[in-house]
Amino acid sequence: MTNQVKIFDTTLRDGEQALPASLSVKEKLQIALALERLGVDIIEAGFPVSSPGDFKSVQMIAKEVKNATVAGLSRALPADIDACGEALKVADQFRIHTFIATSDIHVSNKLKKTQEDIVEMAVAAVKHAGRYTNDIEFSCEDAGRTHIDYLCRMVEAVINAGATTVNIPDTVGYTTPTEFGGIIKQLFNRVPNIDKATISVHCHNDLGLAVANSLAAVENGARQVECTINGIGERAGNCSLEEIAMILQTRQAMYDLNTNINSKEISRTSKLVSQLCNMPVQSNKAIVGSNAFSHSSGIHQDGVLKAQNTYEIMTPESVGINKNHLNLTSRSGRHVIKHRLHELGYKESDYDLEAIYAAFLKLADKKGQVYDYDLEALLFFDQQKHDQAYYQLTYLHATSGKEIIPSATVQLKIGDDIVTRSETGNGPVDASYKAIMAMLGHNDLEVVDFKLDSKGEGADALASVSVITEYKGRRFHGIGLATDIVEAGVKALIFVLNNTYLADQIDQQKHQQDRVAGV
Ligand SMILES: CC(=O)SCCNC(=O)CCNC(=O)[C@H](O)C(C)(C)COP(=O)(O)OP(=O)(O)OC[C@H]1O[C@@H](n2cnc3c(N)ncnc32)[C@H](O)[C@@H]1OP(=O)(O)O
Ligand SMILES: CC(C)C(=O)C(=O)O
Ligand SMILES: [Mg+2]
Repeated sequence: MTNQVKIFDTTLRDGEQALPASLSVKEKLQIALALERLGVDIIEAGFPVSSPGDFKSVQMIAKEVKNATVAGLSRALPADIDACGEALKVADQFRIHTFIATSDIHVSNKLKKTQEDIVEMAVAAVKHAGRYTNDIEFSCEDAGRTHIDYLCRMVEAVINAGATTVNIPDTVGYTTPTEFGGIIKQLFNRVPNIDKATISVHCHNDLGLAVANSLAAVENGARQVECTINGIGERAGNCSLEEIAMILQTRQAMYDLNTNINSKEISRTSKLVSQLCNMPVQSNKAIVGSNAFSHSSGIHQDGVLKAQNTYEIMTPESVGINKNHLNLTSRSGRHVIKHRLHELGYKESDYDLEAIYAAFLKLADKKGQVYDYDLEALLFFDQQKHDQAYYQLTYLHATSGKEIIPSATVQLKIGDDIVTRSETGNGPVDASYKAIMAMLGHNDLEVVDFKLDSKGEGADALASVSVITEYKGRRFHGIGLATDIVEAGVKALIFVLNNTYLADQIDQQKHQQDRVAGV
């Protein structure tokens, strides 16, 4: 048996079924090209008979993708298969994927047919697909709840009819790993022509077992895994591509199995899918969550600083993330504080570690995460002084609406001066930010992240804005809270500006100290 596991991506088909808003043809193509770069073997681009838009996007993807097989899904009906054949025929390599449910629950309640009818429809569908291509996949929908004798009979029949891949879906995520692995094992033991097809699996995550079940299937001989980026898909989603790929890569020594996935493309692809699909990734999601390579507690941070593999089983670089993050929290210890200060350019002789650590703990207990600037400020300032803000908001007027150009007038007290500026923008927050940036007289400040949240419930909830900016190589974090979204955004930026002002003062003090020391 081959040790190559094919990765069949169904982000654009099963994943797309569960999106909050539909994707345009252009967005689908963008995702398909990212999947091609990632190295997936098969891209399931859509369900061509379902709508003219889906037909068009499958056709467009079939035309543009060169280094992966493009597949389309169809029911076991001639018209569906014809639509697939038509949409895909422009491709260099294409696959028709046809399916019908095989469990008693689906056959009698949904399809309202007999088991005999279903075998006949399946065989006829595979033969019909043969008019267009030799690359035919057949799926036994709800195989996880199908009687094993009937499943064996169906698999044998569709392989005889010409299916080159037979997919065994756990459509409703019902099975457990031992059980699902057992189904695959029985198919290999009982279906006489099983060696004529690739056995594929397609697991859903209703009980959180999609990846574990797919792995159990691979352990028992499946050599294609159907999955989606970030695990998106119907209900609780599908097997997550990045997880199954990284399991096989990280545990290569145990499984001796390979995929064609270029794991360094994982992070970038995950971000693209999350953004275009408007599906945020939970921070603790394996491989691609923002916390997946972050360490927050002192013992872990100390370990990782001494040897990365103490708490990292794969490197962030291997999935395309620059480096890990060591979050400074009240659970952090002295090692990481020393390390971060060293990264920020301070020598141990510049500070008293015990004093800084005590001040840091107090701040972290109050604030949660402590950012670079906060830490530096502990070296230079008494925390109380932070409240004497250099930048203060004295007036804000913003307008927005349908068919008007958003604009904002902002007035700030900057030191002893009052400065007013008006700008237009893409929205009222953008206009306000432009007005403030114009007042600064430099463009060293870049907003790299802007998050809006609500505190409380209902329309009168408080708006909470969290902004991360980069300024002269350092990251600054600001938060703003107000009943008005624009005001909250402006407050968050002013919070940052006050910290950048203090950071500039720190730099000046450092230069003076260096001059005195003759450095
Ligand atoms: C497990 C999965 O993810 S399967 C894929 C699910 N994806 C989708 O459904 C997205 C695309 N679907 C669609 O656009 C539409 O449902 C269409 C175009 C396919 C069909 O639309 P409609 O003709 O209006 O039918 P509707 O969706 O309401 O019902 C499905 C029909 O297909 C039948 N059917 C379901 N699966 C199959 C199958 N594999 N083969 C043949 N017939 C099937 C159902 O029994 C039902 O038939 P009935 O009308 O005789 O009762
Ligand atoms: C169409 C099939 C493969 C499917 O999505 C499922 O059974 O979950
Ligand atoms: Mg599915």
